[in-house]
Amino acid sequence: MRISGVWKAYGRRQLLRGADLDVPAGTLVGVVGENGTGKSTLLRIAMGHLAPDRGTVERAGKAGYCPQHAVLNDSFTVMQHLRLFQAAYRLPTLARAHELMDLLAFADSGRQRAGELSGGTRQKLNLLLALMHDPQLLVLDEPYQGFDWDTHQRFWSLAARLRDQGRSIVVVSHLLHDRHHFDAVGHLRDGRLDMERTTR
Ligand SMILES: Nc1ncnc2c1ncn2[C@@H]1O[C@H](COP(=O)(O)OP(=O)(O)OP(=O)(O)O)[C@@H](O)[C@H]1O
Repeated sequence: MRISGVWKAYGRRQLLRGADLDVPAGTLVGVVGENGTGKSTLLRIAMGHLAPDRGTVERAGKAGYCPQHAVLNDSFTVMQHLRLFQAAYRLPTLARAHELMDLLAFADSGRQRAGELSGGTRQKLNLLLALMHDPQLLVLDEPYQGFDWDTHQRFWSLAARLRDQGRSIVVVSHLLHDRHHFDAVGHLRDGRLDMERTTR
């Protein structure tokens, strides 16, 4: 994915001012920045959910988006969500979804309604729905909010494995101790991304 020269204002508030972000296949890139600097806005533009005022986004292949706030139907069970997304993604089976449920350690929550899930489990479902169709591009907005430590570690192993298999991954993160997982980190400041190579 390549984001080039993206500008975005909400009313008079100019948020993005020529932001560039390159996420080639096989890279894991972090986006960091203070609250309200426009990280989620940038990711929504990256996904095509929001139009930029100026600039372009190039994407190749299927994309998976994990929004900052899970968009779930509280009266549907976890399994009903999986079946709904299976139909939307046109998947022949739920094999990958079940693998991810095991990996994220919530395989026993299938019959629970989304409205009854704990915050961390809700977030596991949010992430699973973004990944179950094995997308080439992963756009993840604070995907591990509320995860316990084991799940947090398993998330990073999964992300590294997918990166090594050639996926493009961009993650909004607030956690300084996660920086070493990234190939590069983009600091969103004054509407632009300053890229820093990490020493991974
Ligand atoms: N649809 C909208 N209309 C008007 N203003 C908006 C809209 N969406 C976001 N904003 C404002 O734009 C600014 C950036 O929001 P955004 O969610 O992109 O920031 P962020 O960097 O992801 O923040 P955080 O770290 O708190 O998640 C905020 O001040 C927010 O209130």
